[in-house]
Order: sequence, then C-alpha cells, then structure tokens
Amino acid sequence: MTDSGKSVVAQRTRLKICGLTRRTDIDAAIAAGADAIGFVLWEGSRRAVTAEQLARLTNRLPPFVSRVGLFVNASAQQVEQCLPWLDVLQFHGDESPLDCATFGVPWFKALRMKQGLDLAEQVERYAQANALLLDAWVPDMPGGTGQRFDWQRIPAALAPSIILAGGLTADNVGAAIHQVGPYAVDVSGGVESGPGTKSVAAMQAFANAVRQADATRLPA
Ligand SMILES: O=C(O)c1ccccc1N[C@@H]1O[C@H](COP(=O)(O)O)[C@@H](O)[C@H]1O
Repeated sequence: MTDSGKSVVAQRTRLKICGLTRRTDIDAAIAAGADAIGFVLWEGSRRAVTAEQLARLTNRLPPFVSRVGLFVNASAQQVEQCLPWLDVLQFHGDESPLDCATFGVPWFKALRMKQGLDLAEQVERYAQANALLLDAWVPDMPGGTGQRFDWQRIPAALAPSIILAGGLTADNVGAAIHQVGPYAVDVSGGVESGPGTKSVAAMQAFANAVRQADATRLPA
C-alpha cells in the first residue's frame, strides 16, 4: 500500500526496440515481444529513416504496438509531417517542454545523465511528459551511443516511471531490471547486427532476458 492507500501492483517491464530501418527487423521485434518500436527521424544517425520510409515501414502493423518517432531538435514542420505514422514522440535534443507538448501526442523526453545533472530539476521541468527516458551522456552525441551510465544515480521513487536506455544488452538488462525496476527498457545498439540493421537472435535474447528478470521479480 502507498501512503494514499492505493495498492501498488508490480508490472511487467515494457520493451521498446529502437532504430529500426527494415520491415523484416520490425516483424522480428514484434514477434520477440516488443511493446514499442522506434524510428530515428534525425538525419545525423546511422539508423535514420525519412518520413517516406517511416510511412512504408509502419504500414499495416499489428494493433497494440506503439510506433515511436525519435527527434533531435527537429522543426515543428519535420515532426508534423511524420505524425500520421506515429503514436508517441521521443525528444532527444534541447527541446523545451512547450516544444514537446505542442503536437497533442504522447511524448517522452530523453535526459542524458551528465555528471552533475540536477535530475530533480529536470523531472519538475518536464512534468507534463508521459515518461522520461534516461540515457548515457557522451559529449557531442544526442544519444544512441551504446554507453551505459551509473544506474545508482536513479532515485528509487522515480524508477518505476522511467524508460531506461543506454548500452543495454541481453547480458546486462536483467541486472538493470533487478537493480532499477524501470517502467520500460529501450535498446538499439545492443541488438544490432550492423549499422542500422538488427539481429533477430539478439532481439529474441534481449526480450527473453527481460521476461526472465520479470519472472524472478514479480509475483507468479
Ligand atoms: O539511435 C540513434 O541513432 C539515436 C540518435 C540520437 C539520439 C538517440 C538515439 N537513440 C536512442 O538512444 C538510446 C540508447 O541507445 P543504445 O541502446 O545505447 O544504442 C535509445 O533510446 C535509442 O532509441
């Protein structure tokens, strides 16, 4: 029970697989059990897709799989042209809360965990976000670096609402779930076979590791 008297139900960890560029990889990600699939709409990425590719890649997906569009300091026009094919927006740049909320679509704000970042201040600043995504900080890189950060920096009270990202792999995601207990985990580089392409085996191994961790942490 919480202080408010509401019971807290431990939930399974949601899974987002990001940086998809091929329909075969999307089908395999969904078959592995992804709740959300991510598309990088920032041309600086080796995983970038255009709005035209996004439209093709998301055609006739099964229901209940969220399509997430990742942007880095994009113009409103760039975001708007992708909206018909997206359920959620993920912002990885210097977007203000107003920039993020302007489209009337659920959104995440990525926070890069630079040393000295005042996380409490950022949580307050982006209070209207549907979720905060925590990623590693690497100089001059907006994200997707394959680097981890120190998970001990995540306050326990914040953990159940965050999306944990940054350097996750099938080998470390179980420990991450046990240590942090995030709402969701997000992986890109850790399930790749090459620049912008995914490994079916790695996606399955990652999803299995998430389920395995949940099986040992949640009530049967
Ligand atoms: O994937 C990218 O190329 C990317 C580019 C710019 C910002 C974010 C990007 N990816 C996101 O970064 C995190 C962590 O990725 P990784 O697992 O460490 O490779 C994740 O949310 C990706 O969606």
